[in-house]
Amino acid sequence: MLEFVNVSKSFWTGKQRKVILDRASLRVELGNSIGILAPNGTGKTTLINMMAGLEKPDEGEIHRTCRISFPLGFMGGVVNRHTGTENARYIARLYGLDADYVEAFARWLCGIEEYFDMPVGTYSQGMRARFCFSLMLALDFDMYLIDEGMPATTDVEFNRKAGEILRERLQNTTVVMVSHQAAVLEKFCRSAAVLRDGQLTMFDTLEEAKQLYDYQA
Ligand SMILES: Nc1ncnc2c1ncn2[C@@H]1O[C@H](COP(=O)(O)OP(=O)(O)OP(=O)(O)O)[C@@H](O)[C@H]1O
Repeated sequence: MLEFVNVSKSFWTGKQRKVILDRASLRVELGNSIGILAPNGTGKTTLINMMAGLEKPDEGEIHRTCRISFPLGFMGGVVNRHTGTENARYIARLYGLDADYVEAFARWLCGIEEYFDMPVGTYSQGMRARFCFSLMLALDFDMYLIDEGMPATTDVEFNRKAGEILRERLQNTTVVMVSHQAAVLEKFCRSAAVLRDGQLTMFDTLEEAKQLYDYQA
């Protein structure tokens, strides 16, 4: 379970206070994947980062009682001067998982061939995105946090393979996905919330959330 209780978050831009959340509450139960619809620039990334524990709320509480992923595509734990193999094995050990399995899975999925044994700093942007996404899918989480659907890789074969695995994985896990487009959420989530003006409004169905979202647009 992941729960926000009266969470507030804002940024001071030097000119004004940008409010992301204003005493917002939300509860995500395991087994009930949700989508969060939010217009661009309103705080999707900040919200996902708070769920992952990468950013702290100003006020309120965030409770986590399950294994929650880092946001899809997040590069935080990856060390540039280490190879893909070294990073994969290190992160596997951090999570208490079998390093051979995590390495083999990530190597197979990301499909970057000999680059897997070269420092991550030598990877192209697309390669880095594929590497991080593969690593996340190699680890074991109860809840996956996804910002705007699939990562921005242009590799069609990778997107197909990773998309299939993600869909399979989501049958047994829970996903929280934020997007500005309902169409992106449709494939993964039944219920949804709308983030607007610092408020998170939860709906039983994506269809209902869409109506409010479209109405306010
Ligand atoms: N550390 C920060 N300091 C000041 N302002 C910030 C900070 N982080 C984010 N913001 C501002 O907060 C707002 C929300 O940012 P965020 O990246 O969470 O939005 P988003 O919905 O993910 O945006 P996009 O759709 O453009 O990716 C933006 O106006 C952004 O400029």
